[in-house]
Amino acid sequence: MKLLIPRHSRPNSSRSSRVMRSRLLPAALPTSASFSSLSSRLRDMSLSASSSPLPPQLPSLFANGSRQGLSFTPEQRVSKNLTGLIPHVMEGADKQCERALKMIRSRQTNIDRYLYLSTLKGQNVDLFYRLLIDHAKELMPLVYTPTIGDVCLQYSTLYTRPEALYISIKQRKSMRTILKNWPYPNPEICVVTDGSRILGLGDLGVNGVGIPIGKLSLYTAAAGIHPERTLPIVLDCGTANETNLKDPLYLGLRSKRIPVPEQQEFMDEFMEAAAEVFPNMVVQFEDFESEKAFNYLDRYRSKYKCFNDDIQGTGAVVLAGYIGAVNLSGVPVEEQRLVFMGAGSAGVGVAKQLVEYYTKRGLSEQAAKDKFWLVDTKGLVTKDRGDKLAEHKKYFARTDNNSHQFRTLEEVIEYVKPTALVGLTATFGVFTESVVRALKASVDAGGLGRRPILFPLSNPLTKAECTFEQAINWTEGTVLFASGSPFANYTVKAGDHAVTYYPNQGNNVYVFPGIGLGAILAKASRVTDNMIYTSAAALAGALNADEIHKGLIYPRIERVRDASIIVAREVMKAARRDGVSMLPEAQWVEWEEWGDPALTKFIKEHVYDPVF
Ligand SMILES: O=C([O-])CC(=O)C(=O)O
Ligand SMILES: [Mg+2]
Repeated sequence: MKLLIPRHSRPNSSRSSRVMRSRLLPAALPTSASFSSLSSRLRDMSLSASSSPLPPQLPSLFANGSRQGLSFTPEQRVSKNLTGLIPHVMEGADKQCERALKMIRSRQTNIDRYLYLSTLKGQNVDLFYRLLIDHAKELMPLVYTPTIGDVCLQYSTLYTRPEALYISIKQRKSMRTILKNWPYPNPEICVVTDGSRILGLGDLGVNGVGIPIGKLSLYTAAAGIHPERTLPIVLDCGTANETNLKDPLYLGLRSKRIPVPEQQEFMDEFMEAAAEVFPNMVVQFEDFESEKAFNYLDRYRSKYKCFNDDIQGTGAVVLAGYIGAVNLSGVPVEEQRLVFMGAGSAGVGVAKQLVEYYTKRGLSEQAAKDKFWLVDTKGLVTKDRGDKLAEHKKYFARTDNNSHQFRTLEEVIEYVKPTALVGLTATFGVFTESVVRALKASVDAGGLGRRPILFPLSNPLTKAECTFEQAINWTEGTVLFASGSPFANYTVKAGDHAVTYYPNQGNNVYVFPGIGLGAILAKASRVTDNMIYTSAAALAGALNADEIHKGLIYPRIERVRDASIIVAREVMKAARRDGVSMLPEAQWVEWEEWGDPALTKFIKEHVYDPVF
């Protein structure tokens, strides 16, 4: 395809865009270093010779011209030689959003809606983010959980264009070259997965790349990190997924996942190369299978700027929700007894975050730990269970079972009499009617007006341990509920009386964008435990009067951007307290003098908010 616009007048070299740009970006950053140039560069490289056919090049005309869509003024159209190349109407963001929403709503399936949005992102990134920011409740489920789970399952078929770095174990010697091939300079935040545990869907191999892409869309929509400063990466170590291996369209290495020690070596090389090529970049680990997730976090956290979203992000978001839920439950925090169904990275990560909460309130570590009963597929996790307990489960292994083995969740509930039940099992329907009713009964036994806490947190919705409707019905509406993926409000009618119940979404999207933004803006050299813990406390305090009145335990998803700013501010302060902020001392002294409003102003000045 020939370029129709002379090089000198292409909008990517123009400074005239009215798009508000992050001050983190250098003034001369090209606004449309598009994936078309990535495609062409890959085409020239022997590295790409064996990969799937590359998509046809995007005509640069539209990649460039679309940045402002239909909002170019007549004068801009003349000066950029765009006259006649776009329809003559001049429209602001609202009208363009209206058109896009109409299209999205006219599509029949969520995958189709995702594909429309994905195309829009490739063609008019500012419009895509304007939509996502202004219509978070409707559109987030399309670019994130639950739809992204289906997208990952079908990624090889849905693929139309490169949107990430795809690095296979076969290319490990070219790691630095590949990282440098990324068409945007100086990424600040990377989400990396090896596809080995995508949501609750298991090993999806390279198809798991939808998760880094989706999470980074939320870094931009929920925390205002400039889209050109985000870097999604999938490390391809093969896959255990037979369906993918047999799929002729599968885009990844067609071989079994390599042994764990080799995966670790590959990861070591990746972390070293990433820190060398992009020294300012924060790395978020996402959806690695549990053992690796814990191992990598331990291995890299004191050497690089990194955190694990499934362990620490989920831990923080559930802690925030737990604080809110306990306040509404009528059961004092000291009396709470928690059963966790699921003892993977998220289950253990969450339980550890809650232990920290209790120790900060003055409990000894042992007394705090004693409040938790973890259950996995074999039953209650105990020291004497006789199987080889995975390393990360040992911390919570119980000794109070008098040699008795509790094999089912029902037996554990009968024994523990919990006040809170948390699900991170990736198994739909594990919270059966008898389980939920038994939870309610054990809470009711403590006294009138007490409310059970029930968090079925597995993603996507097809893996949720129970639905919102079930939880309401089986607890006569008393439940304090949060799920990982979004459920709709539920209205119960009795005669001419109707009661509407509002679910909460306890998803790490409420914290990871703010943790990343805070770490970036504080120029943090590490992501410390205090930064993570603080994100939870900040989120717990971010509810407004209306949300409190409605009995919510998280801000409404429409307010996720407000919440992220608060989380980022507190994360920055925690970085400073921990001595890991590399900002000049004078800057901190000034903020300390002027207080939170000054720091909030600084954050707001640095976020991307597309206006056109
Ligand atoms: O992606 C999500 O919605 C939450 C998450 O990290 C997971 O389930 O692994
Ligand atoms: Mg995850």
